[in-house]
Amino acid sequence: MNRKRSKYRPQLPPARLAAIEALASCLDRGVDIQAALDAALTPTDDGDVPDQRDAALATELAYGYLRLRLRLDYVLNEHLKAPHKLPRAMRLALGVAAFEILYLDRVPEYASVDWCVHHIKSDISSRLSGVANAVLRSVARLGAEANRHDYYRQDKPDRDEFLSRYYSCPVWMVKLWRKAYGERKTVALLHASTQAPPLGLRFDFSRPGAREAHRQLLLDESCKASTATGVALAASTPISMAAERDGFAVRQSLAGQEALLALGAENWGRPLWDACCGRGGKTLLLHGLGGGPITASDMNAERLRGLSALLAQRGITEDVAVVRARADEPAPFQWTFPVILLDAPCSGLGVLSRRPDAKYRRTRKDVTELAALQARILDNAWRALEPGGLLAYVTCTMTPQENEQQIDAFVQRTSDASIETTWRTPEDTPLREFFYGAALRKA
Ligand SMILES: C[S@@+](CC[C@H](N)C(=O)[O-])C[C@H]1O[C@@H](n2cnc3c(N)ncnc32)[C@H](O)[C@@H]1O
Repeated sequence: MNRKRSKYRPQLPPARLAAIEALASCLDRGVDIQAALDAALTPTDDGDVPDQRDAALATELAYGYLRLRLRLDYVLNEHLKAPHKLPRAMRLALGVAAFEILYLDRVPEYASVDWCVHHIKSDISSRLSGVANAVLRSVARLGAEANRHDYYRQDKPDRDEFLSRYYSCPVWMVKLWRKAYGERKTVALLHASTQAPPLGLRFDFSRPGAREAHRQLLLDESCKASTATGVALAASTPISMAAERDGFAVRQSLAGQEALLALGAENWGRPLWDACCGRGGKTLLLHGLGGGPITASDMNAERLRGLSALLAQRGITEDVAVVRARADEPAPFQWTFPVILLDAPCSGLGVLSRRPDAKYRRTRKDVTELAALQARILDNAWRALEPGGLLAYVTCTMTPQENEQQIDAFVQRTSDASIETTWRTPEDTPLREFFYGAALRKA
């Protein structure tokens, strides 16, 4: 559906306009950044279609800015007299322009200064355009200094505050990780969160040609890691683009695929209940590994519609049943399953590189509330597991409450449960994403 063009149109080139619109809607109104970008890049009623290059630049700016927002704020604050008195829209525009100046080599500095100063002059306050010009020129003079640790230590902050500024993560997350995982792993998690993740692909080997594409990509120099089901690439290649176009491969985090395989997914029996299936990324991976029958359920109707559409598109009509159900309430089935997958709702702190907006949205309270929900889901799903059966619990987060402590507490209160395997993405992964998993056996 096209969107209405608002009467007021800020004086911005199309990529910057889309990035700033999307960031404002994400940071001020809580819209997920990908949804906000999709909306900002939708053609307007009067036929304005952002071209592919603008869409790519808008995406790079929006994600790049979010990954480094606190670092950029610190740099700007160093050059402003009263940063918090400036209009919010001006701070956002300055942040995006500063990101371009410091991290996008292919955009000349003068071009970034130019669009930003012009926008502030025409759309925000002509009085403040001189301030914008002076600040951005100082940022440009900083150059590589903006990546040096010492620049962020001038006022001798404590270690948590320094890590928060430099790696652009809220202090509460830094404190939680340092306490739970120690210094080395914390820095690995923080560093990964500032970088774009590689492109993860999962192959559909039922398609003739998919095996060959997988084999070729394993040998490609852009291949950073692989599993039996997929690859992670530094960037798209002609082969990967053709594989996506021809339906041999779909985008899916390789770290998530790795976690399922580490829990033995290749050997799981059937029937299987995927109780938090979402749009079915893991449902389809499991279907590819061992077929059905699979019951896929979730509480979110829109995600289930997405899964049903995918199944229809792939011609999978018989052996995946899609059911709307909550997993934290008694299962709507009269029977039990030998295998259950809980790809649990979680705080997502292991995948901040892919979803950097979560850094500014999540709170410590969310972690506690999600851990309580996960505990209810585990207890409920366990009742639907047959004796001798296997329950696989997976999260894409890095908090002990939702991972190790969750599983330890479950095994303590459940006399017929034992831990068979656990998995944590290694801290030196090239994937920049971190998953946790545990396979639990019922006596
Ligand atoms: C990590 S996501 C699942 C991703 C999915 N398995 C995939 O591979 O694409 C967690 C899912 O849990 C669902 N969810 C949250 N609370 C739930 C509940 N109480 N019962 C069932 N599903 C729930 C969310 O709608 C979301 O789709």
